[in-house]
Amino acid sequence: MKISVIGCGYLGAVHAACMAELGHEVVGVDVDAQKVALLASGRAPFHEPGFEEILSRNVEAGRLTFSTDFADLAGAQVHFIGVGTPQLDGSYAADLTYVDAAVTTLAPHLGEHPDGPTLVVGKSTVPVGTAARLAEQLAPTGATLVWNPEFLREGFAVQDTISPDRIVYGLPGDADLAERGRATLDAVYADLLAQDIPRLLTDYATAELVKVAANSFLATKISFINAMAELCEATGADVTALAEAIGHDDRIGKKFLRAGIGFGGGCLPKDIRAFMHRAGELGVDQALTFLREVDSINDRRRDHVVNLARHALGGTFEGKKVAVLGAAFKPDSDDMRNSPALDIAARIESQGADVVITDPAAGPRLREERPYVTVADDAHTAAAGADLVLLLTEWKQFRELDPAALREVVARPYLIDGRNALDPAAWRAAGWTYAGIGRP
Ligand SMILES: NC(=O)c1ccc[n+]([C@@H]2O[C@H](COP(=O)([O-])OP(=O)(O)OC[C@H]3O[C@@H](n4cnc5c(N)ncnc54)[C@H](O)[C@@H]3O)[C@@H](O)[C@H]2O)c1
Ligand SMILES: O=c1ccn([C@@H]2O[C@H](COP(=O)(O)OP(=O)(O)O[C@H]3O[C@H](CO)[C@@H](O)[C@H](O)[C@H]3O)[C@@H](O)[C@H]2O)c(=O)[nH]1
Repeated sequence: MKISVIGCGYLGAVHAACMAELGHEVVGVDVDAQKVALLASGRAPFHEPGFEEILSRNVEAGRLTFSTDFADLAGAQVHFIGVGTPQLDGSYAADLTYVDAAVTTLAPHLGEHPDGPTLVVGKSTVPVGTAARLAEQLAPTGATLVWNPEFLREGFAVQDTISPDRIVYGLPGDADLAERGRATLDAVYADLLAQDIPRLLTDYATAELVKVAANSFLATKISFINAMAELCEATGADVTALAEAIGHDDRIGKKFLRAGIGFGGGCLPKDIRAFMHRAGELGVDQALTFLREVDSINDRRRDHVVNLARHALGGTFEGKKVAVLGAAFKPDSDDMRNSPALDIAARIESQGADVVITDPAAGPRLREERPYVTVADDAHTAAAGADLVLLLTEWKQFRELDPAALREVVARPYLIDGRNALDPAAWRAAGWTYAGIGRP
């Protein structure tokens, strides 16, 4: 089937490549000419394990093309919308400018398709009510809108796209349109559905809410364990042991209970805020006041690490050298949107420290995008002469550091493990003062 994917960022580019991998003929459209040129040459514009391999393979096979020109999506039967929905400046609301622009530009290119119904499929994360509004806008084109939220995690994007935990279709209220939408999208995902991946059929509003409910639950789980870390810090208890012990209960589960510097990225922080904002518009803001607490617990973790670092340095950052291991919001990604690591590094630097950052994937981008930041190639270079080392993104390269070798290069062997990723006993045995999060 011929498919288009509009918006070729972390979600859209991976979706386009994965759809081509399934055998479809795919054109990816984006307004960013530089990104399109890179993608068209088979090179990934961002770090995502396994992505460049399927990108280049499908570009070479001629199944996957990229363009800045919406005219190039002519002939596609299914159009996925994967443009950004960031937080609006000065508000918690989602910025729908890009979704609206994409749909408006797409509309004149829609029409009868010889192979069956033309489908527009929303994948961007949007406030509940958006799909119904867009469906009205698209009605005169004859295209059917399905809302098909995306649940991929960065770092696992390819695997999550080709083998998701579930697929959700938000379908139109009209039974005939719903059936056309379901059947056409089933044909797109035929290989996934053959793996018995659960496919849930629902209405637009539920599909939109499933997405933000899932992210709100995940954010709540992280803030819950970070709140427990605060209790552990006040009592000398160990949050990692606590998480393991409660996680043995299947009803709780062990995943997403890693206490640390909190959640960041281009999704959880802005999605819980947009959800709170939307609840306010709908007159049910009280239903989500707990998310304010989830958000503020998350912010407090960043303050806490800055305070720990100041304390470790004897009360002042002035004239001190601090090595920061990690800039991306999570390992196996170069995404620095709302990165707790970068935020903490910037706060420490603004208070007078000389900060050197290193990150295996985000480092080169950081150097390019923020030339005023000092970036080192690896942990040993960053830590040379440091009075304090902060581990803020738990890359494998950092988890596997040899504490004895790193001790040789620092001025003072003091480490704050913001992700509880290291073995405290091994680091202490090598002569380090080790401080974790919510650990004695
Ligand atoms: N990143 C993820 O892991 C992930 C996972 C699930 C859902 N989402 C959701 O998917 C959406 C996209 O997220 P992302 O992380 O890929 O964002 P992104 O910023 O990486 O990518 C968005 C892309 O859309 C392009 N774009 C903007 N306006 C356009 C237009 N009018 N026409 C064509 N292209 C346009 C931008 O140039 C950019 O390349 C968001 O709603 C996000 O919440 C993201
Ligand atoms: O126990 C944990 C788990 C995660 N995190 C942090 O939480 C953030 C988000 O992590 P993760 O959810 O793994 O990454 P994302 O790629 O942002 O994925 C989330 O956001 C996507 C966009 O909506 C969704 O599709 C995914 O299902 C959802 O997990 C990162 O800063 C992590 O360091 C913790 O602090 N502790």
